[in-house]
Amino acid sequence: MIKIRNLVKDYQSGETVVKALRDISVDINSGEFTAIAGPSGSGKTTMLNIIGCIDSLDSGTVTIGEQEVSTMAKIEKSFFRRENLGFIFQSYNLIPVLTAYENVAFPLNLLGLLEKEIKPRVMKMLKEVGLEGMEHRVPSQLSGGQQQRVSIARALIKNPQLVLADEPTANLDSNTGRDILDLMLKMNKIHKTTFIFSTHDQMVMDCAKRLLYLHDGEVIKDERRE
Ligand SMILES: Nc1ncnc2c1ncn2[C@@H]1O[C@H](COP(=O)(O)OP(=O)(O)OP(=O)(O)O)[C@@H](O)[C@H]1O
Repeated sequence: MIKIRNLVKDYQSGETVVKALRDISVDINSGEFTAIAGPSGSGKTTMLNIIGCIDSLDSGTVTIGEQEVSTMAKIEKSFFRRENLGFIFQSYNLIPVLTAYENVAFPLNLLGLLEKEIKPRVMKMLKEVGLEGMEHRVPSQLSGGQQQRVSIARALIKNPQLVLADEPTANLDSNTGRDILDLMLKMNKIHKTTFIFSTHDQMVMDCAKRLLYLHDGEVIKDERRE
């Protein structure tokens, strides 16, 4: 489903060139639950941002489904993101003045759906992520784990082909991190959504069905487990 070929990304930092990704080629199948691990600076965020059509690449190709995203113009990428991708962030990135319900409904509002179509979908999704009864709370009235649940619901509400998560458990204590990971696994199973997430956390790596280990911009290990 995701085909990455000879992906190269350099950053110019003053006089020096940082080789963030060096010739990465990898396929990720539909429905896979994949962790990208590796030391700080190994290229995890860069790889996620390129797959997520947020950053551009220097050479190589990235194809998601039938579409080669690496050659898309900025505006096409933003349409592609809106229609096909969901994002989960380390710091949740919820809109602070909107309630849990409104945060989850937001992507559907952007797609132009009517409130009568939106409401049952959002209420069902909030129930799936364990937030029934909390729909009227704003983010500051929710714990970190509950806020991450809202952001998982928001990422999945459009039924995206692919969800990308940059260090989704990094701001959570280990028990809450485990709950969030279990929720992502459950959503992966129920909705058959492909997940790709970066992590430093050994527990998260252990739960992944596939582990891509990056070092200095290269994939040095690729393990599949069932
Ligand atoms: N905008 C930028 N300008 C210059 N160098 C950058 C930029 N973004 C990332 N880099 C460099 O590219 C390399 C890969 O960075 P990246 O953020 O992808 O690593 P990471 O594995 O996600 O790290 P961390 O685990 O610390 O978040 C690092 O050497 C980093 O310093």
